[in-house]
Amino acid sequence: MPAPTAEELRSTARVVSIPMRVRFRGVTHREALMLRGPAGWGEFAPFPEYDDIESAAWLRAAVEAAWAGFPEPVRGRVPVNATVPAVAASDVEPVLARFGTAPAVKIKVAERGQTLDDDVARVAEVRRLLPVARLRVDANGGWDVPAALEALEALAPYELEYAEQPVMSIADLRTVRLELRRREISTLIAADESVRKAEDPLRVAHEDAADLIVVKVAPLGGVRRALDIVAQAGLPAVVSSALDTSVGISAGVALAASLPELPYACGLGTLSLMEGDVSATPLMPDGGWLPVRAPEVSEELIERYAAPAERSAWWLERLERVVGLL
Ligand SMILES: O=C(O)CCC(=O)C1=CC=C[C@@H](O)[C@@H]1C(=O)O
Ligand SMILES: [Mg+2]
Repeated sequence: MPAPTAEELRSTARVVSIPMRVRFRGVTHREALMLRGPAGWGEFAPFPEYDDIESAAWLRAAVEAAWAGFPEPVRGRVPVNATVPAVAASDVEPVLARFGTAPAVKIKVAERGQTLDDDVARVAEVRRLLPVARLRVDANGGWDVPAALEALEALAPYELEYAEQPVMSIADLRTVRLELRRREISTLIAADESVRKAEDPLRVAHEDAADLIVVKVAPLGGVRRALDIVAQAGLPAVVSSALDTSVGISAGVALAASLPELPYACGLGTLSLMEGDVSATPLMPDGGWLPVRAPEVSEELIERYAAPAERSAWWLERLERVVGLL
């Protein structure tokens, strides 16, 4: 694949800003720079606080999507979880309703400014509404070791299949994992930030600090690189979104569809948290599944969600700087 020039990237770039239905990790509008190449659309959307070096992987992923396309899938559909942000227990039902059937649910916990009681109430409410769904929590590294153990002990009666990044460091993940086993709590440990933000995405696997890994296409630099990391890690993988439009979701679906094994539902149902999309036929789950297909991007929707001029300029400058790092 001939790499596109900076000028080619610039000339196709369109910046969108899509309102969220529910605030998620502090985000109320999701901004993304869309690129178009010979293989289709790509999405470049590192969160605004990410630096240029970290953002380079996101650009590689967008270029792969638009200039190379994806490897052959081995399955035609992908199971997905519903995602419940750190909302009040009383808001859980409407969030789940937008998702439809949910055989698995990921619940955000350890949000700054909230308490363990808030987390327990939210998880209990999901369990009350969905008595047989598989439940996971995601703390985004928000606990220290004692807080994680206290919380996972308190949440054990709700039968969690795994806890995603309960603590931030790899050493602490390992401690929590071993201590849960010692206490005979069956909740598994999943690594997310320890993969996508680590200098060495394989270290968490080599140090026996997690039972499974969460992989996201954009921060890992593309579908092929993510496939390679999963193969080398030798652990089960859950593919998750970066709060993408249908373009980024389709890259996640392509990864999930080409993994040799896919034992867990993926975190790719996040379009139901968003108010709109760049596609008139968004990649939204149906009955807990997403189809494996290319996104159908609408020029009209790209226009409708066009970012304000100063935000577009900010993204184009960012693109310019990050291209220089590829
Ligand atoms: O995994 C899911 O169910 C949804 C995706 C999701 O949780 C995330 C998307 C984007 C940014 C992250 O902070 C967050 C995560 O931590 O997994
Ligand atoms: Mg996570």
